[in-house]
Amino acid sequence: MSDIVLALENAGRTYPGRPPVESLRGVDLTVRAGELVAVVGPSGSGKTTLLNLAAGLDRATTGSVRLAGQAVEKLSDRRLSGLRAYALGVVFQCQRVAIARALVGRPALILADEPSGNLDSANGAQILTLLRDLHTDGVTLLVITHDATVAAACPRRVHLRDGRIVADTGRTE
Ligand SMILES: Nc1ncnc2c1ncn2[C@@H]1O[C@H](COP(=O)(O)OP(=O)(O)OP(=O)(O)O)[C@@H](O)[C@H]1O
Repeated sequence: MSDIVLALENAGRTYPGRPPVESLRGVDLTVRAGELVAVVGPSGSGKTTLLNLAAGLDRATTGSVRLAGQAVEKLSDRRLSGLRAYALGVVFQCQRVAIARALVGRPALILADEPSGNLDSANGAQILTLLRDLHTDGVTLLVITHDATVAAACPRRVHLRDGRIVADTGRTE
């Protein structure tokens, strides 16, 4: 469907080593336009790996990742960079200014890694308000968070454990 912004199908990422590390295994995740999705899970559960695949910063070793209708695995590095430039806003901290920058050009999807990390509670609350305002405005957001308050404020929460999705609450059908 055309309103699907991000779709991971059986996506996996194994890092070589002895033994290899399966940091993501068989993940199915669809994000539709206008959703605000929190990705939660313990340290090492694969949250950053998922974000890196969704951002096209890393490539899946199994399965498929579609971003804004394009299958990432079929794109050259150059074309993938082009897709990232117009379809994505990525926030690796969170300050309000970083989020504001990510919104420039109205990308199809904003990815945020710990947007309230290292902020005191007043500034964390501001970020939360900003995320919810963006959601109200129809911006599509996927947010990695350790912060239970941020997660609770998101209409949908994807729980990762050992590289797998173990719960997905509030999903849009
Ligand atoms: N480049 C890499 N090489 C080898 N193993 C890696 C690499 N990146 C991540 N891993 C491993 O993959 C697993 C998932 O890591 P990931 O960073 O995605 O988890 P996370 O949920 O984001 O953790 P945290 O909350 O601590 O940031 C971990 O076991 C981690 O050690």
